[in-house]
Amino acid sequence: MELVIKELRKSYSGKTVLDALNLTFRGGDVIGLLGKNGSGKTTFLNCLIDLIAPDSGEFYFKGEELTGDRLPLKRVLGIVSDVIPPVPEFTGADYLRFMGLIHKLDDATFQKRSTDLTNFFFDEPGVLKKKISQYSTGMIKKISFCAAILHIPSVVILDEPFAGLDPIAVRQLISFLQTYRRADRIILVASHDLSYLEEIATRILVLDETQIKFDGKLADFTEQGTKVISEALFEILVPKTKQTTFDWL
Ligand SMILES: Nc1ncnc2c1ncn2[C@@H]1O[C@H](COP(=O)(O)OP(=O)(O)OP(=O)(O)O)[C@@H](O)[C@H]1O
Repeated sequence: MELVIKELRKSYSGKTVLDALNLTFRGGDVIGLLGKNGSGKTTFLNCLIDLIAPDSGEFYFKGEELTGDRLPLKRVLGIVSDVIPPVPEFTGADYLRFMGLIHKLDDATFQKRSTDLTNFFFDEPGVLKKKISQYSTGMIKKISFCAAILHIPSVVILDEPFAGLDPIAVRQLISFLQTYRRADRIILVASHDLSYLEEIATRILVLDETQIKFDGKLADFTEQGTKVISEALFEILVPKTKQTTFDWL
């Protein structure tokens, strides 16, 4: 199973953010998408999920070109992103039900999956009866994730999934994603939480100055574990000439 992106370009008001990106994601890949603030990670993900229109680019999923509304991909997408927040007027239970209906899950399947997911991620009694407008940041992240996974998507897109989660919830999410990874699923995670990414990513993708600066195995990025991921990223993105020594301190 492959998701292929060809010659993806996006600019805002004449300023190029993504310049002719070519990428192939394969089933089994857990891709850690890294890059400095403003390097285009969210823009890239939003182009991929059709939330914003790229200037140009082609998308192929399982060998077929995606045109128009890209429905074959959208049906199997699970997305957690601040740009698509859960409906605040809904209770957690309503929101899960809503997503279950969108994905046409039968009642028994919906009940089983939503109960298992919410039992795993939530402790607070009655949380599903609360309106999402009354949820904390971490609770919103967790309900968004539960809703995104209900239909067992084969392409999971997570934009900063760890931000706002407490350390317990982070461990739960990491363990869930490690279990979720399979040969017929792609997981793409944009995150600045490098130590967490290190635990799940099999492949690292670094965006910088409109281009892919690195695309390869996590082991190659960290030089077989001799470097931590943040060290490797720093060396790629910060030229030696810019590494200030502060010899006056
Ligand atoms: N709607 C928009 N209009 C104009 N420029 C935009 C818009 N959205 C993003 N940009 C610009 O595109 C560039 C990439 O932004 P993007 O949000 O994709 O970066 P990012 O890598 O996700 O950043 P961060 O790590 O800070 O979340 C930035 O220069 C940003 O200012």
